Amino acid sequence: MSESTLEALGGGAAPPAQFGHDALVVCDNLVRIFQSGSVEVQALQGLDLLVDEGEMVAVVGASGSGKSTLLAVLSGMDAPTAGKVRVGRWDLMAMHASDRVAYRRTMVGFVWQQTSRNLLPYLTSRQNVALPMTGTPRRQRAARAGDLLDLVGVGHLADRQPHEMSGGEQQRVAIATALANEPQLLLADEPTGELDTTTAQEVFDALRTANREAGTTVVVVTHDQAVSGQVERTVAIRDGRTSSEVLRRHTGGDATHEEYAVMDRAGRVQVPKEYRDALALTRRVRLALEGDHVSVRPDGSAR
Ligand SMILES: Nc1ncnc2c1ncn2[C@@H]1O[C@H](COP(=O)(O)OP(=O)(O)OP(=O)(O)O)[C@@H](O)[C@H]1O
Repeated sequence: MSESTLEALGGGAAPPAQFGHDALVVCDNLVRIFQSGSVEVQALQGLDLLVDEGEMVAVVGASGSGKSTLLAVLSGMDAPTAGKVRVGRWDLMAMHASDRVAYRRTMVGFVWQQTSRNLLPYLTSRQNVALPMTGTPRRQRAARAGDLLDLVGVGHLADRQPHEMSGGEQQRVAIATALANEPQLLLADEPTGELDTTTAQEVFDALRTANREAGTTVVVVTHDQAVSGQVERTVAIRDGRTSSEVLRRHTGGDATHEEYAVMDRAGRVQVPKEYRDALALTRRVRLALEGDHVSVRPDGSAR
């Protein structure tokens, strides 16, 4: 590495602020190990993730990459094995059982993939949405439930029970239910997994409405790589770590997508397999600071 380039770039900058100090969601080197019998499964292997207040972020990744585990941790249903995780003022590593109940009641809303898991079958939409409300006086709950159903476009289904609605309509009622206590964070685990493309689009639109109009920060897990066209930021998880991010930017009315690798706090970056294969990058590589970028070369190549 060139000392002169480092000097020219002003190497001795001020120490960085605490990781994610102004983010709503901070996952810092998160580890979750499951023990089943003598077998240990590392579902999260040092995952870093920051989500700012007001963002809508999609989390994608292959089956088994750790997406649901991450959401279970953020929802307060599961506790990580190591690392740090904070949502707003809540330190999820240090939470007692009673805090966990308050956290889940006031700070987060959750939408599951299985429509049947989100709603009680013998209640109407309005009753389902009103049921979890704690901060709203009893006599105002039905009206507020109606407003939330209107927000996600299913106000006309307020008096129907789940079995009288399509899967997509049920998921939109589920989103209204998750918003009942005005959570700062809405988590959705494959909310469109059981739906066809058109209906999935309506559910995504409802999540976007929750994000834009109710100001709720949204983290949505999905298998569907095409969602990066629907959200500003898509985070890919591979092997229990965040490996890349796609950002959608608007330039002159057009949306462009740019893919970034994610560098962890120790400076580690995962080089994609196709790049490693193309240049035969194996165990040892040469790094060089080149003014405005860092190059990675195979061991033994000429500088
Ligand atoms: N309770 C558990 N006990 C043991 N292993 C578990 C448990 N929960 C998850 N795992 C394992 O942890 C890894 C990550 O699982 P996770 O469900 O988070 O992945 P995922 O990305 O959500 O997958 P999918 O898209 O299939 O839902 C997998 O190898 C899984 O088998």
